[in-house]
Amino acid sequence: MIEFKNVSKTFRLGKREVHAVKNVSLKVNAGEIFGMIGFSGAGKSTLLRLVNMLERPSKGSVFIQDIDVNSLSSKELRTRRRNIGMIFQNFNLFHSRSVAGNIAYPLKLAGLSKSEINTRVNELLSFVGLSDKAKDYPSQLSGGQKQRVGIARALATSPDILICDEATSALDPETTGEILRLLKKVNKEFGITILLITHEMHVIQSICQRVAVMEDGVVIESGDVFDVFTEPQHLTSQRFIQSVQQDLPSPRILEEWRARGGNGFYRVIFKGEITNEAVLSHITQKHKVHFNIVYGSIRELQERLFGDLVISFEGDPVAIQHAIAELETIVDIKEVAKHEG
Ligand SMILES: Nc1ncnc2c1ncn2[C@@H]1O[C@H](COP(=O)(O)OP(=O)(O)OP(=O)(O)O)[C@@H](O)[C@H]1O
Repeated sequence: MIEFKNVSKTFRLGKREVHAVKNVSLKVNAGEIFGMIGFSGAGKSTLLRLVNMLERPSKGSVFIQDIDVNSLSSKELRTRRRNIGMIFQNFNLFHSRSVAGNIAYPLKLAGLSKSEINTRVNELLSFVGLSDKAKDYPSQLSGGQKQRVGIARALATSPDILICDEATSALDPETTGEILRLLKKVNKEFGITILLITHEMHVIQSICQRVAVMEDGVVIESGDVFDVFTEPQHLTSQRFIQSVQQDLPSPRILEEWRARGGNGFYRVIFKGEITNEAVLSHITQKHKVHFNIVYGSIRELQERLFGDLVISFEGDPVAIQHAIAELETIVDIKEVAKHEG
């Protein structure tokens, strides 16, 4: 659907060159919700501008639905751009037009008749839950309602791709949840491929199936959200994930526990079905040792279970080592190092 092949984008600022995107190769599949996360300046917006064809790559190729964007004329680019809807952090609505007028705008440009426009606008208003606001103006709406209008307008010409540029960053947590649920509905009901950029990991966690983590123009990690969340390879990915889940107690708490003695702490990660099995209790009973769960959670992520627990053991030290050795064959278990937490 969208493919970057060895894409670089360099801007020239006088004599200085800014390498905004460096050799990125990435594929967004048709029908998926793909998230791109990175801190400010990582190159996310530049990648989006390459997708909606507002920028051309300095090196490499961008394919949209198997067509190399570089091969298109300016006229073809304009036509193809209509196939890509876009929503923004600050909504970008026309303040002098009513809600219905905003949604009708792209339909007018596309040359639809008045009655066709009315029918389509009413359909879209109903889809985003704003049928009673058709005649209101953007200044009369809340942030969440404005973004609903933005979504309706982006969907008006039935695009195949919807790009969301920090679409929930200006909204409170509850409204963010409503907008993310609406985007999920857009993806499910219309099969629209969604590419979203954000600096908020909870957005990725809530609706994306796959994610790419960007830093300094480079995609440092990409894959299924479940895999990146459960086994982040890169320090920056780990920092993003820690912003939504604190997987270890603070060093102070760990220190207090250690001061009370014991055989150390172990972090145990369970994935998928294995969380349903009483792995810990079976193995510890077999080796006649006890375990205490001192910290952690079992959560659902992308419709799969993921357990992240910190445990301590009680019993004969040799038996504990045997229990740990057996657990290692089934789950990911590591001693929590003194400096962690
Ligand atoms: N038109 C431009 N001319 C010169 N430099 C640019 C241009 N657009 C982006 N850059 C630079 O490229 C780098 C990447 O910027 P980009 O906006 O893509 O990052 P971002 O991850 O989207 O950050 P933010 O979330 O702050 O928008 C930055 O150093 C930025 O200053």
